[in-house]
Amino acid sequence: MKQSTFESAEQLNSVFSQRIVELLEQGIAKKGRASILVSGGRTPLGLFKALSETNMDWSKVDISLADERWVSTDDDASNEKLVRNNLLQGYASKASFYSLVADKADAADAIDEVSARVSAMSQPFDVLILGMGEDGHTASLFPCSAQIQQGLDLNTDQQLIAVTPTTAPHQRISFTLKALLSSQNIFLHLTGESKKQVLEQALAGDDEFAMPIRAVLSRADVELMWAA
Ligand SMILES: O=C1O[C@H](COP(=O)(O)O)[C@@H](O)[C@H](O)[C@H]1O
Repeated sequence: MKQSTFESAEQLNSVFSQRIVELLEQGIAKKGRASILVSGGRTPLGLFKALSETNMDWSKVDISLADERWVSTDDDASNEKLVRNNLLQGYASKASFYSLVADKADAADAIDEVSARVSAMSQPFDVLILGMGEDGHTASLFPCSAQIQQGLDLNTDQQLIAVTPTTAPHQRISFTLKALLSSQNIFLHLTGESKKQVLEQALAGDDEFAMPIRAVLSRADVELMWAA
């Protein structure tokens, strides 16, 4: 794994946002449109702001999330709300956003509808930015969830699955490992010492079901973007 480390989150956000924009521009030059899957949670907040302030032809960019919490889009736990308020602003307001939520009480009942929606995105995804939880989950592929076998199954033809974590709140919808691995450029974006320790633990172990981030790292060229 290539590792890029930065003295501060600000420095990381500045370098990383430029890099992402370069990759998106290369995708546009090659295919006419480009796409990016971003993660939610707290880590990407500053990066989203830096991207939104970067001038490029965002009208040719499709954006979606690697995973979403099954909550209303005006709930503070909504990853979509985070993206709308911080990334889809300024220059980046011209991008096309593909929501992972639908008007269904249960995420499992929305998989077909949301899968059809995201199939309209430019694919393969040019850029995937993954986060990681303290339990080693990435996207919403949660260890110990009943759906983890399905999420890590490389023979699946599903891009999205519904997940009910046992260690975190909210039902989720998540891209599967297979769909995530089809991305052209995969980054793992982490900040803070504790996340680095979790990553080291994942790299040292061999149980992908216990630490799903390992399933990505062992199969793809992932670049770590880390700041203290
Ligand atoms: O629940 C989630 O958590 C992870 C990590 O979030 P962070 O707050 O520790 O940055 C995130 O990558 C994922 O998208 C989100 O749904």
